[in-house]
Amino acid sequence: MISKQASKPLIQVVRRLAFLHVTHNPSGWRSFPSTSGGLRHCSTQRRPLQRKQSRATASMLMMRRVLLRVAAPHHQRGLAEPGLRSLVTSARARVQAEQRQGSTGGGAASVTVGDREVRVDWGDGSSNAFSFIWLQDHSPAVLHPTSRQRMIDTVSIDPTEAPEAISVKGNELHLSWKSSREANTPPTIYNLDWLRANAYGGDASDSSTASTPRATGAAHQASTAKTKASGWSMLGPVSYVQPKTWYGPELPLQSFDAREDSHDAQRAVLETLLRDGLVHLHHMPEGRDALRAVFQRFGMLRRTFYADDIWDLRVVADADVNDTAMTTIELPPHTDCTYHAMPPGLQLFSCLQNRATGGESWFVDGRAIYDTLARESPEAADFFATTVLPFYCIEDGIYLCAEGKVFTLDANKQLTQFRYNNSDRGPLAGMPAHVVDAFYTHLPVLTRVMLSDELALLKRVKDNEMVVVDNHRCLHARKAFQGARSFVGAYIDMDHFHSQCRLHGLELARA
Ligand SMILES: C[N+](C)(C)CCCC[C@H](N)C(=O)O
Ligand SMILES: O=C(O)CCC(=O)C(=O)O
Repeated sequence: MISKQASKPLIQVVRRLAFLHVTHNPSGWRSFPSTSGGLRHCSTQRRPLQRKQSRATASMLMMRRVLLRVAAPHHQRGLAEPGLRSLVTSARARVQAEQRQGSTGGGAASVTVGDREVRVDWGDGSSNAFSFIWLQDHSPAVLHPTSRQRMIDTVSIDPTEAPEAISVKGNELHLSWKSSREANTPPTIYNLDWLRANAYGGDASDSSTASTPRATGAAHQASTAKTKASGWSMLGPVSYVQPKTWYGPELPLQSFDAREDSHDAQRAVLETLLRDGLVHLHHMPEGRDALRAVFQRFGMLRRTFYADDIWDLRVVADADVNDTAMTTIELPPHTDCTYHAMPPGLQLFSCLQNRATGGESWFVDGRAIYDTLARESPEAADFFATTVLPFYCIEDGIYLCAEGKVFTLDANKQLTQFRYNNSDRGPLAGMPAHVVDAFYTHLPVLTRVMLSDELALLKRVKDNEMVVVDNHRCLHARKAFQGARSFVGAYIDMDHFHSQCRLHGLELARA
């Protein structure tokens, strides 16, 4: 005998079945109450798709089926149906039968169905629960076949609808829903790696992907392709990379051969950049197109008013100087594009020629600056972590202004963004006098730390070498120089850099 509570989900399922049965229009049209009270009709004619039918038609039909499935608000679904109890009994029995088959399906994972959720036991002592609505809302079957966008209105999913069948088959979890079946949409099939990587709730830490075997490059790509076909992009098992703060010369600046372009070689470069905020490459190719290809390994190049993609960094005639970078003077530690609401995430400096006397590149870890300042002058650290400062850039036809704090911190007081360039700081206008006074009190303290030898990493970048800097963390600078010195480079948005990292199985660990 099934308790009333336990049978509730199944009653909903049967009601949906009954609703569709009663309202299905014999002429092949299904009518359902529209929110406006009138009846909207959608053809449910199900002619077998003609072989010649385009992919687009197929996907449109699939989308229509998905949309039909949820078009009727669930609170209007369902009418009493005679013989309800017998239907409920047989449906529940089917779920239990599937469970037994699933739990003895030979896979390490097994499942149990509760009143509102499915618990997946990963077979290693940890488990995660997924609510019925979560399992429907994240089903690959509700994603657009090519764009993989969610095509259902989440709020129209009946949260009490239990799966009518569930089983573990190899590395997949298979679920079927009466509502899906009725809407003629495919059953739900989850890749168990994906499911575990996207678990939530109390046991999530047990199912952290750190414990999930990390796919090698090739396997990862394959699983990405496979899961992509079945819906979600498979972020797959990823390695979470902890940033490692460095103080000046102590950083062993990692250097890689730019000619190594395998998936795993690039993964090592990206991992270093995620961890250190700085990475060095040697044996960079000749020619702009070849350089562009190497730059793009780090993400899509960002267009700015400096260039559509690759910019030049070299000395120009005094009359043509639109930025002091195009001179021979020393540039103190700073981050670039502080005058943009979102400064670029990466800055790439690729050396074409360096015959100069002087001109060493100079890098400072913004994490070390914050840690040092917080230790030596907590009030200065707090001021620059809470005070919004203006930055600007005026060029021909350009007038950019943005504001931001020097230190943007996360909830654990970890630096998520450093923003400062004294050259590009705008007028301290319109702020209380005490804030202006405090700025001039604390700036010398910040500057001393930024310029300190203890935090300075000097590197003479030579011909056909490149340094890539995390522009949200690591400051860059250069010593004054005389002689021939020219670079090309590019900016890359942080989103696109992190996208490249994920495609290589890497994610920045959040403290
Ligand atoms: C690198 N590139 C030559 C494009 C621009 C150099 C100017 C950077 C600017 N002063 C800033 O700090 O944002
Ligand atoms: O010339 C250099 O090495 C650095 C130039 C610079 O700071 C910049 O382009 O933002």
